[in-house]
Amino acid sequence: MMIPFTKMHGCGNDYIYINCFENKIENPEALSKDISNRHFGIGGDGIVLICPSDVADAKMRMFNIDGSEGKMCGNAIRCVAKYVYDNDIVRKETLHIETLSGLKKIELHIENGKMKSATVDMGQAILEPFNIPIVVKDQTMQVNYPITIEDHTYSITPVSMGNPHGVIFSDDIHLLDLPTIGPKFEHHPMFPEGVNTEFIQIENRNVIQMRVWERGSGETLACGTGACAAVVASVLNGYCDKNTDIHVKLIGGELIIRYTADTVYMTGPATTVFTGLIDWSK
Ligand SMILES: N[C@@H](CCC[C@H](N)C(=O)O)C(=O)O
Repeated sequence: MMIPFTKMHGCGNDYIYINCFENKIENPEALSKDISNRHFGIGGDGIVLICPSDVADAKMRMFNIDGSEGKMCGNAIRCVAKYVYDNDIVRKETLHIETLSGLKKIELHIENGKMKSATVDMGQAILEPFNIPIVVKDQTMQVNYPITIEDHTYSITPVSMGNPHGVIFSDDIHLLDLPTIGPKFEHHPMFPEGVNTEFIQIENRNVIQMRVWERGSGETLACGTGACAAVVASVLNGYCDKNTDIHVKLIGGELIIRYTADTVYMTGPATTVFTGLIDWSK
């Protein structure tokens, strides 16, 4: 089966996008495992299906490299908005996109007829343990909960942005051995559905640095939901302020996050890299 695809990225968090307004994908889990491979496939952090929706302008489904489906992806949703706008599927500057964690509203920033960046209303941060989910005795919000990984006890702040995150503050995130510690957080029994783990270094009240180990995909160059979770955790820890633009410097670029009383806003770029056709069947 020949599948047309578009390779896109948001701050280096790259996915293979498939237009499901025109193509039907029967086995996205297996497709993601095969074509995300950087040596034997197209290469990417996973795949994203752009589908028709009964309740919104489009529906997004995203699959990690290991084939697991993510409920939300901040970098992918900006790319989905760019795809439908630039390809004249939905030529609107305010879009609604359906995800497994609900409808998201997106304001597109257009230059010369193409979307360059977007602001997404990511919805409220979820802090109740049962809804993240995390396994802890006390069902109230947890800030700096102790978690032991390889004889070292870290303080983790769990936050859901529609998918589970754990945020850890560190003096130097560039010294951390993520390929070793990342999987230990991801599969820790505290997180029954796994976790995306963000490692944060505070530069000042408006700028933070971040590395991420993503559930299902490993270390990626950026994570949109992770940047939102990181800012929420930074506010809860007293490092940053609500209602302020916080610049999150990721390995692959920068996102601007604003945590308000009602929601979390994420602003960032979306880039098309190339298009192609892949012959795949399973
Ligand atoms: N890269 C993403 C998040 C992708 C999903 C995540 N790995 C999960 O399984 O929850 C982002 O930009 O938010």
